[in-house]
Amino acid sequence: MHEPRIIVALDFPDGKSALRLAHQLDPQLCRLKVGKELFTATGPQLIEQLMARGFDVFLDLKFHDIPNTVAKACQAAADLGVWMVNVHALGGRKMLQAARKAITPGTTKLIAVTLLTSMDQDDLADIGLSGQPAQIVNRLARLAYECELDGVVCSALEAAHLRQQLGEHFCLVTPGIRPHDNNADDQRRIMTPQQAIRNGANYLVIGRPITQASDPLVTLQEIFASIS
Ligand SMILES: O=C(O)c1cc(=O)[nH]c(=O)n1[C@@H]1O[C@H](COP(=O)(O)O)[C@@H](O)[C@H]1O
Repeated sequence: MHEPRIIVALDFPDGKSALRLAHQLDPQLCRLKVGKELFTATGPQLIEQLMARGFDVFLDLKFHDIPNTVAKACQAAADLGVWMVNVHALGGRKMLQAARKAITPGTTKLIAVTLLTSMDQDDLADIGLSGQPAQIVNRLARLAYECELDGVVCSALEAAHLRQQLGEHFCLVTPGIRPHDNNADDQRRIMTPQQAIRNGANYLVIGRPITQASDPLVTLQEIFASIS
């Protein structure tokens, strides 16, 4: 059995809905992501329940604050025993270094979000960033690499270049995954699961295409088979 490379985003308003979906899924086929909505509603208790069912949990709270605050938050996340946690690379070098110091390498994976996959060129102009999305992603990924983080979140569109630049051990986590014929929703920089893997992604974050499917397990199995 291959290592599960699909991370299902449990973007639900309450623990009951999240557990209902988790009960339909298989820890041999996927890991689970708990984000801001669900964590705010349920707290750490749900994470313990998911881990007790055998799932690795990615706690996606995208910490972005002053270095001391982010370091303490990272430490608290690692204390929960989660598999992965993330911060925003836009928090800068000192914040990333503080986060790195707070989590022992080889325990909880620490990754940095580069540029959200919901953003495109027009959004960059709005926030005063010049250049193409790929350039911003490259710069922020390089910064995360220099600060010795375990990897980054990026879109699969940027993954091939990052893999080439930053080597095989740097972890690339790609949301914005849409199988053919799926609605892009609010995502802008998207790719199919197969393209993402071909481009060198280690893990694919997939939410609505699985959670809103008529049979989430069958959809998960199909995507798993298509990338194995
Ligand atoms: O850090 C993330 O997981 C993340 C970063 C990013 O740039 N884009 C992004 O979509 N995500 C998360 O990935 C998930 C994507 O969900 P779907 O668009 O439903 O597949 C959501 O839970 C987002 O919060």
